[in-house]
Amino acid sequence: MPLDTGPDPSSLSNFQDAAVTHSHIELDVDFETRVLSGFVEHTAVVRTDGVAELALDTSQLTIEEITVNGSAARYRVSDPHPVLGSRLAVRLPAGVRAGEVVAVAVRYSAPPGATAVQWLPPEQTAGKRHPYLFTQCQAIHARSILPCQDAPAAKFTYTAAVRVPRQLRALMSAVPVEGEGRDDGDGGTADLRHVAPRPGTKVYRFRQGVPISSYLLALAVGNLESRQLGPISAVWSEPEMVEAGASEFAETPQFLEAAVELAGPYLWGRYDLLLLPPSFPYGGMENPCLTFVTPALLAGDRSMTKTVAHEIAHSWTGNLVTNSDWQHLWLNEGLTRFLERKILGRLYGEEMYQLQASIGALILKETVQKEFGEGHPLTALVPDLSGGVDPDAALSQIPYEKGFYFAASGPGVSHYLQELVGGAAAFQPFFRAYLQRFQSQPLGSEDFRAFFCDHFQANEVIAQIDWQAWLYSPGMPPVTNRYDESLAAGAYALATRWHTADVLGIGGGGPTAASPADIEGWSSTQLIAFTDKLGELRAMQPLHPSITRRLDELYGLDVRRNSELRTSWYQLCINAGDDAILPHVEAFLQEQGRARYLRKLYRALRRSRSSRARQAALDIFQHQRAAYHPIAVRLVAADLGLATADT
Ligand SMILES: CC/C=C\C/C=C\CC(O)/C=C/C=C/C=C\[C@@H](O)CCCC(=O)O
Ligand SMILES: [Zn+2]
Repeated sequence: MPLDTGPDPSSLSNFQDAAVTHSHIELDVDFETRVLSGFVEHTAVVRTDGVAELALDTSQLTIEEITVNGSAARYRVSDPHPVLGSRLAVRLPAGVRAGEVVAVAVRYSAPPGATAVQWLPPEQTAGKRHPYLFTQCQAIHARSILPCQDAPAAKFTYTAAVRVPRQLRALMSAVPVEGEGRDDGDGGTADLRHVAPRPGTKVYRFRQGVPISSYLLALAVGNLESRQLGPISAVWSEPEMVEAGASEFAETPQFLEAAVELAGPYLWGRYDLLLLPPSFPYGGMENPCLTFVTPALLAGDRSMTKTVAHEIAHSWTGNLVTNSDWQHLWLNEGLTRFLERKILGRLYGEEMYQLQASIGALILKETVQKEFGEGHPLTALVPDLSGGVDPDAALSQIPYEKGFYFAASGPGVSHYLQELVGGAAAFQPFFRAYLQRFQSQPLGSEDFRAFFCDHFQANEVIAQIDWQAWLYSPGMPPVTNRYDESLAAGAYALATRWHTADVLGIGGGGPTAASPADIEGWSSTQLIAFTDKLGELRAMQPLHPSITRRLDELYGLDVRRNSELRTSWYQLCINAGDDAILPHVEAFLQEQGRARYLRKLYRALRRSRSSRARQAALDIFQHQRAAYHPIAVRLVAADLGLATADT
């Protein structure tokens, strides 16, 4: 049966006919039962005369009661689709007219297995004394914690009241309302109005006044403290990690200032960070007002804070100017990578921008050629997600790095759109106009193309752009960019020396006169350029294990705590069949749960020429899976060829 998805292939809602513009949410968080008891009142504006129902996305929710304009309403819940969940169709008053406003209120509960939620027992937290909960709604998990129009094109403001055990604190992707956190004993408005009271609890209140898409809803509950970072920024975490977070992310206010200079006023009121427990499955998540980050960013030397620059950049690209559906994710992620690298360039110089862009090009090549293969449909900038494709399973570095590669690079070198139209001087005004134009209207790739062509209509050179190939063809981009490699040159030359030494069979010694001095004073990013380049050069024929041992002896690459570097280095060793690295890989797979690292390493282990490594993939995963996030478990299990029932 065809899926009733409307304009967004990942949503069963009908936001085009009746759009929710504001939601008031009440949630009770019960760590005993792991159930979220909820109430939501949606304010919906009718867009199509006579529309019969408001269709919402849900996943595994138990619906208890629904009212429309205060009166009991009729509703239907469709049979669940394994990826998209169930359509909740609520009957609207007969003959509603476009522009009419309707209040649709739902009382419901979300079960312990709600896909947006990870409930952590105390043992999985830094403090080991209190439980913890966090959500991850991107791409289509918001529907598992509330009935909603779970489509990026459907935007709404929200207010929320969240009740939690008295000793814990709740945070959301919103600004906390003053006077929050009152005990249930206060009665009256201090408690939830629509969810039955519970002793020993507190209520926290929030307001998000900028319209957001549902994937940006976020909640965290735990034993949380904060440290101020700047005028509108603090880092939140468990007390055991909060000082480390404050030190690692101290540059946040400078990143924010640079972003404002590049992209315009910051509209969200606050920019806070929440440093999560290790099972958080992503590097960062751009939840408005409160970016979520993995503790795998705590390198100790601020060498991984580009993720914070990235999440700050989303405050414009993604959170304000939003892809119309997940097929156009490159508009969120590619342009955010562009702004992220611009921010880094402002703070650390143009060479840093170029170094990051050059590493990005290596990542793009690895993703297209090794991870997927040139002809794979998911290597297209705009993939087809119709038919109920799971967006989580489609996620890769393609929208980030191919999107960036398409958009822009720095001055003086040959690369795409930015250089084509005359460099940053011409591209920057376009970028600002683009942000202005699409702030209130989510867009797809063809909207981007039309706006770009209109903006640069006087520039004949744009006729050269092969939009069809860039947007829809799989494989490497139709144009090869060149980047300034001043900062990468040393790293690439060293990689070439090791590659040549191995090819010529110089053996365990590596290149003549190799020594720790080769990398003296190098930043972690330069070392990543080295390992990634070596990975590229040895894509067809892995290094000899004696070479990786010698590299380890001379450079001690995992002494640095940079997890990007460790992942890249471990991949080289695993591919080489170097079993001496296995205890280090195991320790790394135990200490953090970022899905990108897990997938790279488990896949490398599984493909290794060493039978010990192949077995280790299964053993470590079996041992660790309960500690990983369910999203990561599903993806790694699929990578390892384990049946869904095993997950
Ligand atoms: C064009 C690709 C097709 C579909 C993907 C659509 C949505 C992506 C999705 O399911 C979930 C994304 C969640 C992302 C959260 C944060 C990311 O920016 C982190 C990326 C991975 C990492 O660096 O850890
Ligand atoms: Zn992003």
